[in-house]
Amino acid sequence: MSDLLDRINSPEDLKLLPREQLPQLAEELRAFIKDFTNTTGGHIGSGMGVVELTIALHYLFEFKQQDHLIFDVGHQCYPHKILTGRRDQMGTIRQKGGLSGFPDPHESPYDRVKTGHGGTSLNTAVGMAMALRNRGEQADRKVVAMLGDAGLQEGSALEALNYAGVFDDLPLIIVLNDNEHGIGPSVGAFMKYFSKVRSGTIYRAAKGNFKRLTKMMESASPFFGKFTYDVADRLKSSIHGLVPVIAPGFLFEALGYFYYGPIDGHDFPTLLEALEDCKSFRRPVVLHCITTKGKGYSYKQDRLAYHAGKPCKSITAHLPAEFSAQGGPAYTDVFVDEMMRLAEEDKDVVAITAAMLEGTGLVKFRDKFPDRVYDVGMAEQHAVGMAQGLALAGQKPICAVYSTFMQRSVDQIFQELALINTPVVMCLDRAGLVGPDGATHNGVFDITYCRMFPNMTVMAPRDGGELRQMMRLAVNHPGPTAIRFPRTRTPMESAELPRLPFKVGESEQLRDGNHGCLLAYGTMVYMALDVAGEIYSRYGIELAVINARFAKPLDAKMIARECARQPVVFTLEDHNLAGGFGAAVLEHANQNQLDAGKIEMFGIGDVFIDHGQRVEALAMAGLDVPTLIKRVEQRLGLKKEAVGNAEPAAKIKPRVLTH
Ligand SMILES: Cc1ncc(C[n+]2csc(CCOP(=O)(O)OP(=O)(O)O)c2C)c(N)n1
Ligand SMILES: CC(=O)[C@@H](O)[C@H](O)COP(=O)(O)O
Ligand SMILES: [Mg+2]
Repeated sequence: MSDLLDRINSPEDLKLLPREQLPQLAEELRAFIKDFTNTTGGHIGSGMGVVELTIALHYLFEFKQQDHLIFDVGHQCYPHKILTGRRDQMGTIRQKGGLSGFPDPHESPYDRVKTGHGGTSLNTAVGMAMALRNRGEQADRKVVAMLGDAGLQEGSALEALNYAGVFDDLPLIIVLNDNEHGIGPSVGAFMKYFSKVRSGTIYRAAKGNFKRLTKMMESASPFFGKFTYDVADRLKSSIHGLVPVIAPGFLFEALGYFYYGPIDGHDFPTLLEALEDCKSFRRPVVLHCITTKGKGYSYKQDRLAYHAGKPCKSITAHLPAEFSAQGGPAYTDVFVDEMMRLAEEDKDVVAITAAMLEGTGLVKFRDKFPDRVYDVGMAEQHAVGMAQGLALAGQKPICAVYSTFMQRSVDQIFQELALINTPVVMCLDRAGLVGPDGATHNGVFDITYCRMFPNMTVMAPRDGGELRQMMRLAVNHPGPTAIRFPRTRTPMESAELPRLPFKVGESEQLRDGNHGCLLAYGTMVYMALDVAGEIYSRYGIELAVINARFAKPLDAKMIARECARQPVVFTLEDHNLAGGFGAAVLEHANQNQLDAGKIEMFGIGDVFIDHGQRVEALAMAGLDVPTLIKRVEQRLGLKKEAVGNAEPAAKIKPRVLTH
């Protein structure tokens, strides 16, 4: 039953509904989101929690041209997409060629920015509001930023809050969507403050009276002019200033904002009234809405499913595996398991994460070592800075952050870690192409941002067993280390690939050959083995396959040897080519008078890879086995029909280099 929703193809249609029908529309919208996400998966909880808020915003504002709406993170945008003409495409969300799971200006003029990282909405919104102010348009236009209670913890959000509070004519409305959750329950002092605010009651009664007074003055302003309006405006703020002790928003008030709330973000009359009021304020305003994440969605046992659910099998079943040996546990699970072992063995091992206890698997670690894991909230910069402190004071911090989110702390990697060689381990999960979250979440820049700084050791395991080895190596290394691993399952571990100990900078040869060398990094190693196997079975020629293990320091001897003996050295990485592993090999060749012309790099070109399942994203980037085979054939001048099928399956011939 979606009588109302079916009629809404744009916010203009929405504005035609009488207010009394909005609750029914909200119900229909929720049912619709539940229905399609049942198949597609995706960020259910955040969207379900802001249904009324989104309807109310589109009901009262005009976000196509007049006003601007910016979502923080952007994962709560499903109701917005549905109301802005994309209802019929929602079933394609997060799939190859379908709608993005985040706002995207390529999709709609209602999406002003492409986001996926949290804590960024206020910076953009402040800039937009400033532009409106500079152009003298602040009286008629507003910028609305919808920001979550966890997103507010990001340094960038706090920077914007600090900056904008001093302007008393900035047309900015910050809708603080407080649902007491990031992905899991929110953490930190803000969380405590908000829970005190939520329980406050005295203020609401006082505020009702003040509001009546200021409304009276505002309605008198047509007769008595701007002066009355200004007095009303001032009155609101000074009244708030007079009652800092009982005023729930004293923190925001003290920073120069009108604070409005807390209000029930699911109640239309309250919401509409509040937003209408906010529209009339001239100062920047914080509208504090209390909402329930995942409202209307019963998540049964799987608590996390209300943040984001997985797609149903029909969406993924037809897809091939990334490589033939795939099927072990997820890298994340191996990481956590090894964390537990390390922590058991050494009481100084501690874990840090930035609002990603669930995604990094550290919830399991917390159950066993509650005092040795620090979830610092959505605050990657602080996570790395704090890791430095822990390390300098004698502990062994392991910082588990997604590769893409760690981008927000590149300067901490530079100064706090690299510059004084601080022994912190960074475990960068979701490195490489992630799949459905798409370009904002692809972890394809970490090799670059880690290896560009002196003192860094940068590595990637070929499989779960090697991840364990690398974590052990890193935890005892005297400087900063980064280990990257992907959002996928580990390869099935094969007895044919022995697991030998190794030192920093040592590669591993897994297959010998002299028709070319596949020098692979991390998860690409098993793809390289598949490519070599297929080339052998097609042409009867052998390619060497080398697991590089380290992007820094590189295995200099191995590179010199392969550049000398091979016709071509192919580097393979699921990372952007700019500054990545292949670039490191190329730089090394250039600096050491090796034949750099023999090096061909396989990786992600100068593009952003969109959403789809991970294997599809790999294929979009040309990093699937068939495409790699084709490129090897081209470079080596092989023609399939010229040789025919030489032999069936190729045998792996492991050989570990000794130095
Ligand atoms: C910089 C950054 N760090 C971490 C994440 C992962 N992440 C996505 S949503 C989310 C929680 C967001 O919570 P909140 O801002 O309160 O919004 P809600 O989902 O509760 O509406 C986190 C930590 C991210 N997207 N960006
Ligand atoms: C919105 C956001 O950034 C996270 O929810 C992210 O989508 C998690 O992705 P994983 O499924 O890889 O943990
Ligand atoms: Mg929240």
